[in-house]
Amino acid sequence: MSRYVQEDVSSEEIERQRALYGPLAQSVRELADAVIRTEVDDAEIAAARAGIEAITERLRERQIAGSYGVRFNAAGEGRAWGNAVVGTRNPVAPPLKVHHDSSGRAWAEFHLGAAYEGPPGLVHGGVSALILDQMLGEAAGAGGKPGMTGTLTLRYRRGTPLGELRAEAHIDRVEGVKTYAVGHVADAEGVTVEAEGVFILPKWACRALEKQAREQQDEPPPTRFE
Ligand SMILES: CCCCCCCCCCCCCCCC(=O)SCCNC(=O)CCNC(=O)[C@H](O)C(C)(C)COP(=O)(O)OP(=O)(O)OC[C@H]1O[C@@H](n2cnc3c(N)ncnc32)[C@H](O)[C@@H]1OP(=O)(O)O
Repeated sequence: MSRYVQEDVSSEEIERQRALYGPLAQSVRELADAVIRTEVDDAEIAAARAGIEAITERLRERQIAGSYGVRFNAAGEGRAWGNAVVGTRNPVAPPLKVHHDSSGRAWAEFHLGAAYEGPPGLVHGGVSALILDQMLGEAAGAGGKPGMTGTLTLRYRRGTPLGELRAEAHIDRVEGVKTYAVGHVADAEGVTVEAEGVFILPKWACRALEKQAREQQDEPPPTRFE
């Protein structure tokens, strides 16, 4: 089942939901950090667990059937709120607030805490890959050449310390349905991880875009995601 959903939702309603769910997800991120770092006694842990389970049950009283998907409104605003890197409603996402420009550049400044650790004090290599996959994909999309990750290659130049980080990406070149993007993660001392990737507009999407272009001759497809 496609999880690209068209919803009749106003921009005001989207802002209301963002103000509601964004802080909820942030509270759960704080919780994850606290679970890793707490040193309270056993009874406190047991009480906390019971409280958390009760809250989970409350939230599950009414829920969607599967994942959040990507939802568009009539204005073409896209919401990838379940996304593992940028999702407003996803506590697993750091989350990154990604900035773009239409030349095919994307950049973000973000903080990775204890929940993203691999080697002691350092970011897990898979988390760096996760972030760079998204950033390179965002650059491709920002340049009007979105695609699914075909191949992603990483070079870990040195350990990435947990803390304040920056990621950047841009389109290197475009060959038909294939967009090649490059990027990196850096700390205050410089680049820690480099990435290159090819993002491919899948056949099914080519067909969907052609159909859309035929139906709405002048209107470009929606490409703005938050
Ligand atoms: C204003 C602001 C705007 C912002 C805007 C934001 C936009 C929003 C950002 C979202 C950012 C998300 C960033 C995360 C993105 C994921 O995480 S995607 C998830 C991970 N990737 C996947 O699951 C992909 C799984 N694979 C597939 O679906 C399919 O194999 C693919 C990759 C779509 C290709 O399938 P296909 O369409 O049938 O392509 P096919 O005809 O076989 O091949 C086309 C060409 O690609 C080449 N190719 C095929 N597969 C590969 C491969 N794996 N590697 C390299 N080349 C390949 C072929 O050789 C062929 O080349 P040519 O012969 O044309 O030279």
